[in-house]
Amino acid sequence: MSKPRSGGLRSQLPELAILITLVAAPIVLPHLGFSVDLLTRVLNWGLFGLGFDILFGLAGLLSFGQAAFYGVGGFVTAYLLVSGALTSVWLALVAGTIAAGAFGLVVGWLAVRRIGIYFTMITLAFGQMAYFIENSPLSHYTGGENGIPGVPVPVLGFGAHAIRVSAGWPMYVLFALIFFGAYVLARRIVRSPVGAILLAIKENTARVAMLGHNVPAYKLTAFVIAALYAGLAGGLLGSFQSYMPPDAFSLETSGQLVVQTIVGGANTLIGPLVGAAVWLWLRDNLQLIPGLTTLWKLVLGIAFIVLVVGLRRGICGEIIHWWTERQMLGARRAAEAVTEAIEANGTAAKPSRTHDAALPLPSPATRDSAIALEACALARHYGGLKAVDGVSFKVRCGSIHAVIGPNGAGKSTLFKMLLDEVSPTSGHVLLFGSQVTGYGVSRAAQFGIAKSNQLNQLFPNLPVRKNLRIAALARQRGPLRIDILRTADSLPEVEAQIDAIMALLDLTARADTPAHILAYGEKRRLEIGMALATSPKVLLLDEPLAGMSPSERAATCALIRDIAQTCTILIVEHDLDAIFGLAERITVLYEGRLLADGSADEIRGNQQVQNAYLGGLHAHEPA
Ligand SMILES: Nc1ncnc2c1ncn2[C@@H]1O[C@H](COP(=O)(O)OP(=O)(O)OP(=O)(O)O)[C@@H](O)[C@H]1O
Repeated sequence: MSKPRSGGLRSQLPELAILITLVAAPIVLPHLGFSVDLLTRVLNWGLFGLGFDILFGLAGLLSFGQAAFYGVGGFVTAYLLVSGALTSVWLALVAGTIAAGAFGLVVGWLAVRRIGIYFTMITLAFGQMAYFIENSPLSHYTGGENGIPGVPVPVLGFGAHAIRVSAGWPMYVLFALIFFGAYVLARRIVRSPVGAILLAIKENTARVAMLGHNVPAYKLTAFVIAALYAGLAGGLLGSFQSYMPPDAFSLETSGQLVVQTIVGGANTLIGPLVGAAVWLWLRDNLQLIPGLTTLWKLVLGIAFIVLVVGLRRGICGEIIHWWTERQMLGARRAAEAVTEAIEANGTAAKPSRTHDAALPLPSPATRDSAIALEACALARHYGGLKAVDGVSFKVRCGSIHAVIGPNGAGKSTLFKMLLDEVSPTSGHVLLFGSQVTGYGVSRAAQFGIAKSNQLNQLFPNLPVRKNLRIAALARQRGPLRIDILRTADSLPEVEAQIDAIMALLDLTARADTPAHILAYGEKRRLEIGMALATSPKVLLLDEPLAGMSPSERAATCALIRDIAQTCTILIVEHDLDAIFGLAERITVLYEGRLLADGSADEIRGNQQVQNAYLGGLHAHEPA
């Protein structure tokens, strides 16, 4: 059994670097024009940005409405304290943070159902609505345009020993401690299975769903995490300034957060803090330059355009990229050389597995008469085009069953319906007698149907091991688990399964190679491996041999036979020689309809099939 791979002092280096920076900043940065007030403000933006970076940098969800949560946290905290409902600043901060998280849950629930620009537009609209509500219907509580003055500072200790955290360095120390704790938590989230899945969602959302993860729920988790961070930062802002300003809710606040994160470097966690330091320092110091008067905003804008154009990954992003490139350059060149050699020599896949090396599947398929999968009158119409038209067939448990037909016969559409990737116009699918249709693709994967796609659907920037881990985590943890405090590679069963699948696919030596560097045949094997890593009961293979050399085809056929020892296989393939060698039963589609269904011998001898599809290709062979 493989050991957990994370841990050790090396993995804690970022935390150590942050700690040193927070201690050194008050010593070094005042010489560069950073006042204590400015440093504390930067930490507040950095805290706000930690959550946003999980949402935007990690999960790829661009929100322009984060000010709504910053404002909710700030105003709830300030109101509870100023109205006398709570006397403890700490309790008020907790209440403000929870209120922001709850609001995030509501907004996120609506927003995560949309993708791309539509997601961003929804967050923008909610941000503007929150600004209006704060200024108008709720102005009695929020002070409207005046904000809430007189917000008390936090107190440490009780009774006679209580110490007020006054403005200046004590407030800096408090903010630095809170920022550090929040950073440690954010790093744990990034390194957890949840973080790994969020990153995969940014890489290839459709594949994450196809592997069995509940994508909207994970996006919502990221949204709520970002709202909680925003709420805490908003709450602290009022205490720090003794005043909760109305512009906490403004669009400018949301926009500033986005700009700071991009300038500092998205998906680095520390980027928003660095971006805020640059932004606020420039803003404060440009205004002091004699003669610049109101032009300072123009100069600030130009400075940021130069930064964004010059440093595409942001300040921290470029530094981290340069460092990792330097570290990985040798390994990457070696990996590329292997790929070139494979492409040039046509080195075949040589699956190293033997029949006695058991696949890590939960319940080996039994060769009995039970029906594993049944398509019941499946139809899919696109306008007037009947891509699939009332197709029914049964796949026996433990068999290799093929679906063949000429181009455009409806095979891929049929496969997509079996997995509920595409909803049928009519008909349904049964898996071991239970209906699969209507639950969506991720539930179908959780029921036990996996698909290797005709066109590779990998996570191109993730190494082979991490690609397989995203798949294996789906079966191990179910559609959703918020296990943010464990590391993604700390599940021994998952790691053992990944090792076994890499050995099976002859990819062990490529474990740390990013998927986009692999040779074509290796990518195809990884595509199959991802489906296999979900431990399916029924494995759908959509043209697994497409584009392979003859030796790779032979090796992949042997691999498919091996896999069939432990799960039912349904395969679509144009290589008929391979299909007649592999499949026990064959279903033939023609123009969306079922033309024939029978044993390989029956199909080979079927005159209708020969006329319509095979064109006499096998006519010379005995039936
Ligand atoms: N999303 C879609 N919108 C409109 N038409 C579609 C869509 N998807 C498939 N079709 C059409 O449905 C028919 C069946 O397509 P499908 O891809 O299922 O065939 P196939 O048998 O898999 O073909 P091939 O062997 O070339 O992959 C084709 O005419 C195709 O153009």
